[in-house]
Amino acid sequence: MTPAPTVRIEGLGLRYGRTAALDDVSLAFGDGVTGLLGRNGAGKTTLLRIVATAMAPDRGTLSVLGHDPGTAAGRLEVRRRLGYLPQDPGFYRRFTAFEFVEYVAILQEFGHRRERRAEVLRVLAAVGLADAAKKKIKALSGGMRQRVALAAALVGDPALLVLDEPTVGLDPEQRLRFRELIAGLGEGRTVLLSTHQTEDVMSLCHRVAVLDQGKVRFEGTPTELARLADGRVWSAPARAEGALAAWRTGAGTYRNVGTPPPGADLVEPTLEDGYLMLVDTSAEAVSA
Ligand SMILES: Nc1ncnc2c1ncn2[C@@H]1O[C@H](COP(=O)(O)OP(=O)(O)OP(=O)(O)O)[C@@H](O)[C@H]1O
Repeated sequence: MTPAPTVRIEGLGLRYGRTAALDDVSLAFGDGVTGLLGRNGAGKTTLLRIVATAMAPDRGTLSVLGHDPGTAAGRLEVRRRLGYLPQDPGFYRRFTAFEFVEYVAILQEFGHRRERRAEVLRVLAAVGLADAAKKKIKALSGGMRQRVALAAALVGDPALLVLDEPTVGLDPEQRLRFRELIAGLGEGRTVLLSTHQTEDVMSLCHRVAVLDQGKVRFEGTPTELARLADGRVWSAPARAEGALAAWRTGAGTYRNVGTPPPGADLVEPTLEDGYLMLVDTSAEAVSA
């Protein structure tokens, strides 16, 4: 029997004044890492905030960890089992890493001092910051601060982790380490993350949803997303007229994405190519 999804969203809508940030969004996902891709303003943060119970939708139904966040009792249950890394965590810069995470642990009702301190040390160690516990937040690098924010989200070993652009601003090495960390967290729990990095999705996520102008344009595996560009990527000595994208590769040839001419030298598409095909054409939602 397939386990019930951790999050089930049906017909979700939310407007900010005249802007429809989410328009009839339906999605369901369970254990493992699910990625949300979409350009700026697609509605990713709004959707994550709703799943994390930080705001309520105007329309639609939502079930998170078997509870209805539309009720006060449901929100409380969800918040007890949820870890949320917002886009802008809003640190108290004078706090040390330990103090910041402990503050979150207090809000999470870790009342007993000794138990709470052990939990703070556990999550700091989990993100590789055991040695930086006494450092002030303001003295940490961007990557280390991002890890402190993740440690805070891990307090209480949540069943659901909601991460808004967790790898933004990280250098390539930090991004790699962060990916390793998040991939491990996806084992036996549900992780929902938003990102602009197609590489993050390819290397981390077992499912991906693409949002565009508040609508779900694709839901499937990363490989299925890449396959949307099957037969649409080719190599040529020059940039092709009318290509959606074309660039000169290190080998000196051009990699073109679009409608290839007859006999074109087709190449294997990447997830980025599939994403480009999707957001640059005005098709209906694609389900793989
Ligand atoms: N507080 C707000 N007031 C008015 N409009 C808003 C507000 N927050 C978001 N929006 C609008 O809602 C839409 C969706 O925004 P959202 O932040 O959810 O997108 P996003 O996909 O997370 O974008 P980004 O990748 O830039 O973070 C955008 O058009 C945005 O301008």
